[in-house]
Amino acid sequence: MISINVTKRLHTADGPMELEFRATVEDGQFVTLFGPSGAGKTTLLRMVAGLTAPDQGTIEVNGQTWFDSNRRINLSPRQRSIGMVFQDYALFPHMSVAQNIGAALPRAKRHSVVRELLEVAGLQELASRKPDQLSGGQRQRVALARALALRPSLLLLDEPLSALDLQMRLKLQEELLSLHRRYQPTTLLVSHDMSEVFRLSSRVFVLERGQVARSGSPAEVFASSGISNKFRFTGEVVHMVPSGVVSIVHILVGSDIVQVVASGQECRELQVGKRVMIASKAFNPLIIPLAE
Ligand SMILES: Nc1ncnc2c1ncn2[C@@H]1O[C@H](COP(=O)(O)OP(=O)(O)OP(=O)(O)O)[C@@H](O)[C@H]1O
Repeated sequence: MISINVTKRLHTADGPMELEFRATVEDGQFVTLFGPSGAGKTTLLRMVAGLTAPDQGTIEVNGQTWFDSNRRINLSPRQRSIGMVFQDYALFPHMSVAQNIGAALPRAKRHSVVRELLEVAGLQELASRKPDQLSGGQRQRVALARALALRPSLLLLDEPLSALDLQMRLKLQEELLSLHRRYQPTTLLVSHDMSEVFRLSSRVFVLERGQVARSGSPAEVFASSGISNKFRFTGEVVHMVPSGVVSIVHILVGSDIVQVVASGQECRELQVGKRVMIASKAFNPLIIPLAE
């Protein structure tokens, strides 16, 4: 079990902000930290990793104290049993895929662990390639395999899939889930993507200006956000075409473009690139099966 109870005063462009987080996480749970930019998600992950020190508090993992401000305990990242994957592919450029995965392993175990992870992550064919010969998705798969190599108590993922295109992101979400099912590391994921939170995690903490605004299962948390709609999508405005007193707003949802008629009032808050939610309260949707 992981118990985190930390505070830290952060210095943001809008002035000081108190980051406060208290939670216990069961072994093997997949937890997401969700929230707007600047809410403190990355800083929280860095505190758990030992890369940034909290001002006050404790972090305990499976009965071991990683941080305790009163007892002046602050284990270094190397002393903490963690695997980390960040958005930028921090692989060793001069090493092959297999060498990257095995880099932190003791020599005696290296061969068997690397062989297993290459197989599980579907990387056998790429074992001798260098990172610059891989696609973004392949590099993140290597980074994930490397993060799992030491069988960490805690897997820390900071938007690991956000630089990938949608199709690759969906594929890697599946792989991440199957790796999680197989090795069951307790996992903390930072994500901006609501569909990703739903697909991957069983528990979500919504951070807003350093504080936990809501927490629970993704369904509980996002259903209680004040909109009583029955269905909704999130997407991005890609085009707006004025048509008389209204506009046709083209919204990218997944890999589809959805067109929505918006009033002049609604359009004032929209521009190309804006992330939006499309929701409906009264509706009669048709469910049409798609060809596989
Ligand atoms: N060590 C630190 N000391 C003081 N302030 C910090 C420290 N690290 C980060 N901050 C500030 O805390 C704020 C929150 O940053 P953080 O990167 O944790 O947010 P985030 O929720 O991860 O945002 P994003 O989703 O954009 O990555 C930022 O304004 C940042 O400048």
